[in-house]
Amino acid sequence: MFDTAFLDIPALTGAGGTVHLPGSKSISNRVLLLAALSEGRTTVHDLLASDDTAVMLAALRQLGCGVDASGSTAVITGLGGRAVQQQAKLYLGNAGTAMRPLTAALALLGGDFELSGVPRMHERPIGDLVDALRGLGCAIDYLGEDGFPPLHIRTGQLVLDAPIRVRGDVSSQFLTSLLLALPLVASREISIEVVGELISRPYVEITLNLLDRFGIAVQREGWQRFTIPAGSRYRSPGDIHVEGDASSASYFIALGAIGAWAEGQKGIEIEGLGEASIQGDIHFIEAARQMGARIDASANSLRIRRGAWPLKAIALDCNHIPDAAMTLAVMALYADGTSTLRNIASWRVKETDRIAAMACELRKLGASVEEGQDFLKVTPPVLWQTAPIHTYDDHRVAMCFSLAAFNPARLPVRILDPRCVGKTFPDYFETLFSVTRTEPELVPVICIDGPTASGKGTVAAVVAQKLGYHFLDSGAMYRITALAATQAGLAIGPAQEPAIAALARQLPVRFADGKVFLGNQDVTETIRTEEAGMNASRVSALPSVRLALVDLQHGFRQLPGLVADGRDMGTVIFPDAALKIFLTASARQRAERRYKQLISKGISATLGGIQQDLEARDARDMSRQAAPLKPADDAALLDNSELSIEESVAQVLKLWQGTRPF
Ligand SMILES: O=C(O)C1=C[C@@H](OP(=O)(O)O)[C@@H](O)[C@H](O)C1
Ligand SMILES: C=C(OP(=O)(O)O)C(=O)O
Repeated sequence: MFDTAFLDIPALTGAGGTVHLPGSKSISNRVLLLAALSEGRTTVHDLLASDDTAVMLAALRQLGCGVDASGSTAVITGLGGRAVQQQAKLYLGNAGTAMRPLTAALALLGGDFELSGVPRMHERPIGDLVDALRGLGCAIDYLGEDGFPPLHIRTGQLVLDAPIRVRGDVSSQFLTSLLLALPLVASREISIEVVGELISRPYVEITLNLLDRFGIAVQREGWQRFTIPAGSRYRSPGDIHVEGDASSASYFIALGAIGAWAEGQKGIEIEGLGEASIQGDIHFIEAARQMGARIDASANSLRIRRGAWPLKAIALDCNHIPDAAMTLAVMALYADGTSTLRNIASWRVKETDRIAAMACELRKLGASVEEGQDFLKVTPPVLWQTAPIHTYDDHRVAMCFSLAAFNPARLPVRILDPRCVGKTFPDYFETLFSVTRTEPELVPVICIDGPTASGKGTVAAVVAQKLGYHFLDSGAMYRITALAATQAGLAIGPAQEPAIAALARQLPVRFADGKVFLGNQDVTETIRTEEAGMNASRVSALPSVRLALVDLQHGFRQLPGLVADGRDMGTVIFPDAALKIFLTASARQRAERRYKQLISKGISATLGGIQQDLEARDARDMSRQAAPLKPADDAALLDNSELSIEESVAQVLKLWQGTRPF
């Protein structure tokens, strides 16, 4: 997950590859609750691991449910119809699929519960559900504003002799919540009547489908009346699989429709979701087809390629696909005219006011947008612009705006607070980068070169982490090559030069979390020994190894960007880098830093000796024939003698921001 303040997505030029989707949020949280209300154990496979399911799992644990979750599998030992824990304060983040169904279930079970969430959750309506439950005799109080969480639930006096009435025109989750919870008290037949036009109907179909899997056969008369038969009881199916999330699929379906692909390539393939899906958002494929996407669909997979280009403008009632329809709004940027998305009033009460948010952010890119109470009209930009995209803590805003990176102006797109995708798709951007391509020169590189002990490694690693970029510690390359050669039984010297060069070209090196990996081996400490240093220096004297390492280093230039530290990054390896820094500090300062480092490790040294060594090494590095240590002509000089690491990082980031078009 990108846990950075922002993520700059370089202009993208192609898309192709296979996507494994995370599990459906709507199915995951329903299944978890149903399993909790059932008796016995349910094993949930392919469960979504995200913020929304984490709050549901935590709540179930607090209620006394057995939860054994590891990876994408969770074994739930159900409560069998009663909360073991009669008192709890539950924090439900911004998960509508946790807040609303748990409100209904706990109000019917009785006890003393407080349900709260993020500030936005306290602005999302729940009044229609509370009214329906109060009508049944449930005791629910508002702890903040009337009609909104946080809620206080107590034990009420249930009266179940009349049909329960619930409004369906603000959120379908209110009806879903009643349907999921009422079997708890269905000793007699219970009917629910929907007041007003029911929106987001396919989500109610997911509910009915899953209730059926748990032994509850709800009778439905149109979309107005739902009856839970007398004596209904939850029966765990034992094992249950969660489909891939159809709303999450919409970004990759759009990607296939937008990203040009070469003849012979397969376009975007999506596994774990297809026409047999029980999720309404699978119908997004019809909208995408209308816009020009070529989609081959099987029961459990999808293949998407670009068809019509530009895309065809669309006018669509989107009430049946409220979440995936946001993706259409961004696809509309690539259309041949004005697209209209209608009947989307519910957008205004979701993670943010999505109509206002989409209108505002689409305009930043140059689109003309007309917004109404329940519609959005998008006309593509005449002149594409770029600007930081505000994401309003809304995962879907973040995900769908990533698609703007295919803009013909080849402008990068800045997504603010990319972490918000954690609500339903924590690895969204990693997945995106795994199936998109761009020209190498569009992948930005920041080079930080400088003499030994200038702090360049530390500064570069922090800068990379703050930008969510890849990191290349080029100084470690020779050490790793030497280690790999030794492990392969090659004597380090001219006799084995071709073999070592071949090895170097393919080295499986990775820098992650301050560690260095050779394949799966953590070699962070091994390459720092005195012996490794000697071997590295011998390896670096072999010209064809140096050449091989150039290719290897170029290979680190990958989406979304790279920070490379070393001695010749800006001068030799990445001469076209967008920013080059030459980081220095006085020999005295550097010697002091090194001295402190050694002493803290219990290694004895003298300050004077270290300074002498440093100066000798500087002289050698600066006068060597191949790639001497010197600032690139276009490098910014940064003397950090008087700066802390944080201050140096801040300086680099400021210089970097100066090169960005935002
Ligand atoms: O029941 C569900 O799982 C959902 C229903 C929809 O909400 P509304 O019914 O409020 O439109 C949808 O937007 C949400 O992401 C998930
Ligand atoms: C509306 C959404 O979420 P929630 O389940 O919190 O309503 C969504 O995921 O787009």
